[in-house]
Amino acid sequence: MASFVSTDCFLHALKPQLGFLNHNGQDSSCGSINVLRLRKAPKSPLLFSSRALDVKPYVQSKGRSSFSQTAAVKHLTGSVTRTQGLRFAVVVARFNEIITRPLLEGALGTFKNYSVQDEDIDVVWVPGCFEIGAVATRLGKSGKYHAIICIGAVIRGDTTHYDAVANSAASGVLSAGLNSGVPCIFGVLTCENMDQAINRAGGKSGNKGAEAALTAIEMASLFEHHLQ
Ligand SMILES: Nc1c(NC[C@H](O)[C@H](O)[C@H](O)CO)[nH]c(=O)[nH]c1=O
Ligand SMILES: CC(=O)[C@@H](O)COP(=O)(O)O
Repeated sequence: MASFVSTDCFLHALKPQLGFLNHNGQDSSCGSINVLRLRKAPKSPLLFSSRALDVKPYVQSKGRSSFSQTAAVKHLTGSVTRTQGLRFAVVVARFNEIITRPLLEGALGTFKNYSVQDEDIDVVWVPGCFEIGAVATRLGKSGKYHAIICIGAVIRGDTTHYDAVANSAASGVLSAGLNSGVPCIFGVLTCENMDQAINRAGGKSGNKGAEAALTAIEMASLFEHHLQ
């Protein structure tokens, strides 16, 4: 799980050395400054350079009243730990179920690990990947979900059918997200053979369903907490 640390406490320590200006030219060092969050805790507060904080210190040179200033840059990121109240749908294709079921289980396992409640998850089965886009669009437009995960497995056969289904699945999921305004996550495997699919459905290449669920949580949080 990603760890987050607030820069608040370190800013107090740095205040005497560095002057921070907000876009109005006022000192914003610890009061109104945007609190930036870092993925990993630094080993020492000294590792916080003004660059890491995206806030440039102003320089006041002797005998001159001019100084340069740069407005703070705001970084918006979805949080994978703020999952309370977020609702998700999973659209899963029955075709190649031997692959799609473990992908689904991976997704549900991630939801559990990140404290998404069972009652906030609906799973909708469709015949194949070609059908995913239409259903994801309907679910997105329902207004009931913060993000939708689309799960399927397209495995190459002898004909060009693979390309049609794989491309349709990708554009269907993309369109669903764009047309509904709800993040629709592409958890569809597109594989040359069954071995590749097995490796990505809980085998040696991980579980792409689990990864898709984490993406869904981050996107749901980004939309809900920052992009209203
Ligand atoms: N070949 C695969 C399919 N084919 C079925 C289509 O998705 C679709 O259900 C059918 O053409 C009716 O519209 N589906 C997969 O999910 N994966 C495949 O490898
Ligand atoms: C998606 C596919 O390519 C597959 O199921 C169809 O196989 P084929 O191309 O041999 O008909």
